[in-house]
Amino acid sequence: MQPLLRVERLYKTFRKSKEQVYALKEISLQIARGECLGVVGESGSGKSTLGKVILALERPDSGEVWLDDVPLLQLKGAALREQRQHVQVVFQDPNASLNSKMPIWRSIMEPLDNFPDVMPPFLSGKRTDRIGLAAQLLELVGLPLDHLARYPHELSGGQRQRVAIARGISLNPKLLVCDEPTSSLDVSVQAQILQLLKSLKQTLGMSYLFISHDIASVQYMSDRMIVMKDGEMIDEFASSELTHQDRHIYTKLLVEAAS
Ligand SMILES: Nc1ncnc2c1ncn2[C@@H]1O[C@H](COP(=O)(O)OP(=O)(O)OP(=O)(O)O)[C@@H](O)[C@H]1O
Repeated sequence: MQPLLRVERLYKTFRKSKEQVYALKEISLQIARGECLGVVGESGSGKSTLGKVILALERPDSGEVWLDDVPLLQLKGAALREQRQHVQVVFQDPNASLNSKMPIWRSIMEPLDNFPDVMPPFLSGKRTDRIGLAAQLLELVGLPLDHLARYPHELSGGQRQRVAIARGISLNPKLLVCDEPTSSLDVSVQAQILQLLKSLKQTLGMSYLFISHDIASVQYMSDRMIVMKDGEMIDEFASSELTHQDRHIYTKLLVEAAS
C-alpha cells in the first residue's frame, strides 16, 4: 500500500554567524496510514525544522514531500491552502495557538470556520451549529462543556493543551504533527496528554509525526522511531527495538542518558 507521507532527500541550511548549519541533511522517510513515526534527538538536531517543512511552514533548500502522492512543496495559493487541512499541528506551547481574547469555543472552531465545507465524520452528533460542534470536540479531548465559554487564562496548561488538540483534530487531518506537545507541562499532566493523543489516534485513525527530545515519550507513542543528530537521520527502527543491541551508538547514548 502507498504510504500516506513520503519525504525525499530534504536539505535545509541556515546561516549562523558566518557558518552554514545543516538543519536537515538528506532526510528521507515515510509514514504509513494510521502509523505514528517518532522523531527524537537533542536540541538543535533538526526535529522542528522537519516538522515545519512537512507542515509547509518552512521551505527546504531541496527535496520533496508527498502527501497521498500530492507534491506539497510544488503547491501554491488555493491548492496549498486546500492541502493544509490534511496536515495539522499541536505545538509545545498551547498559548501560541489560542487567542487570549477569544472564548475557548471560538478557538476550537477557528479551523472549521476557515474550511466551512469540511465536516469530519466523527462530528456526527445532532448539534451541527458552531457551539454544538465545539462541544463535541471538547468532549473528545475530555474537557467538561462548561469550559466552552471560558478564556485561555482560566484553564490550566494541560487543559489548554487539550483545547489545542481539539483544534488540531477538528478538520479530521490525515496527519497530525505533534512538536514537543508535553514539554511545557508538569510530569503528571504529560502522561495524561500522551494517553489522550494515543487514544485519539486509535479512534480517529490519524497518522502522527511525534517530535520530542524525551525518548521515553517517543517510544510510548510511536510505532517506528528515527533519531536525528546535526540534521541527519542516524538511526531508524521499530519502537519495540529501541534497546536492541544493533542500535546506533548515539541512540544507545540517548537511552542511557534517559535511564
Ligand atoms: N529560523 C532559523 N534561523 C537560523 N537558524 C535556525 C532557524 N531555525 C532553526 N535553526 C537552526 O537549525 C538547527 C535545527 O534547529 P531545530 O529547531 O530544527 O532543532 P530541534 O531539534 O527542533 O531543536 P529544539 O528541540 O531545541 O527546538 C539548529 O542549529 C538551529 O539553530
